[in-house]
Amino acid sequence: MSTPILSAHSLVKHFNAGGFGAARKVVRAVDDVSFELAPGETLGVVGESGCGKSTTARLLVQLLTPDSGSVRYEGKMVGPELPLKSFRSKVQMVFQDSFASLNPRMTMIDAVAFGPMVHGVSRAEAMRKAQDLLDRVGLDPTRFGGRYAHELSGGQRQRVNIARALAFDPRVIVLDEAVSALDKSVEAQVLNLLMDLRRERGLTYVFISHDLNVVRHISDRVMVMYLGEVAEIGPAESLYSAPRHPYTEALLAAMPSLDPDRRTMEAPLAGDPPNPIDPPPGCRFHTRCAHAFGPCSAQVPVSHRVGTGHVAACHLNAKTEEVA
Ligand SMILES: Nc1ncnc2c1ncn2[C@@H]1O[C@H](COP(=O)(O)OP(=O)(O)OP(=O)(O)O)[C@@H](O)[C@H]1O
Repeated sequence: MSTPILSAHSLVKHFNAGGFGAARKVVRAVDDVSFELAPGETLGVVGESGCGKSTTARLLVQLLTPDSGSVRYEGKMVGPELPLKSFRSKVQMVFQDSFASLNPRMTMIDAVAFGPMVHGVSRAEAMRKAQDLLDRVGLDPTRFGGRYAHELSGGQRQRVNIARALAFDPRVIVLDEAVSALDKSVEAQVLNLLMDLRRERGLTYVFISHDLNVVRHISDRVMVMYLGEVAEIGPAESLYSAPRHPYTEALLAAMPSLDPDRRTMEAPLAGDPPNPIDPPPGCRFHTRCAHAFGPCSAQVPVSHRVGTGHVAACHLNAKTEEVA
């Protein structure tokens, strides 16, 4: 990969879950997560609820401070080598809840113009930019600019949130379930908008979703998370056609699909993930894995290279090259 535009290095985030001293409990939300993003690519992030997708996203955009590990933008460590303010304009985030993301007392044009003004752009210029951006995301600025968040539909609000992110001229946008709350037809329109914007502006996306069909559609590479760890990461094409982690295989088998090959796979994903306060030893997935064998319950699997740019942390791949 060329110099990554954004990279996560051994990110760890544990949340306090009560108790004191030796009895203190923590939720292991993100445990040693590393990945890189090439400029212009879209990395999809999937996994069941609670596996650490949103926490990873928040760590990546520095809305949360990691317990350990770091984030680098174009090789520079955010904080010591790159001021947070510059980083924030380069890496933006769009959330699932389009309403909560907008100030209810601000008109839509002001909401979009606000960011550039905070970064020193004159009001007149910021307003001009906001008009252009509203127009670009499919909202007529004369019709929608003066409206408030409650006067818009969910899809329209999400368009404003995208315009608001674009107002910073970012290079990366982290989309955390950004289309998940929308009706299917609106979701498709917003996805198309996102793909057009990516092409026009050379944007890099991190696209988090529980919908594997949508992720397949938009992503160049996909990262599969399980209980705070990366189970598998690789090109979307090979990961979907030949998954190399039983968890990925099970997720794909559980996915509503028209593909007859998928329907015949025998890897049901039974029950819920174990409690992240006390994850299973060895491979965290072994308690639900259809292929678990000897080492799985005792040894943490290391990452193995299973194809070009394709890595999986599963003992079944022990004969392939280890990734440091
Ligand atoms: N602020 C917090 N305090 C305590 N626990 C938290 C906090 N935020 C997240 N968690 C826990 O961390 C784990 C990972 O949560 P996270 O929201 O990152 O997962 P997720 O994969 O995004 O899930 P979902 O798809 O449901 O949004 C979960 O067990 C969650 O309950």
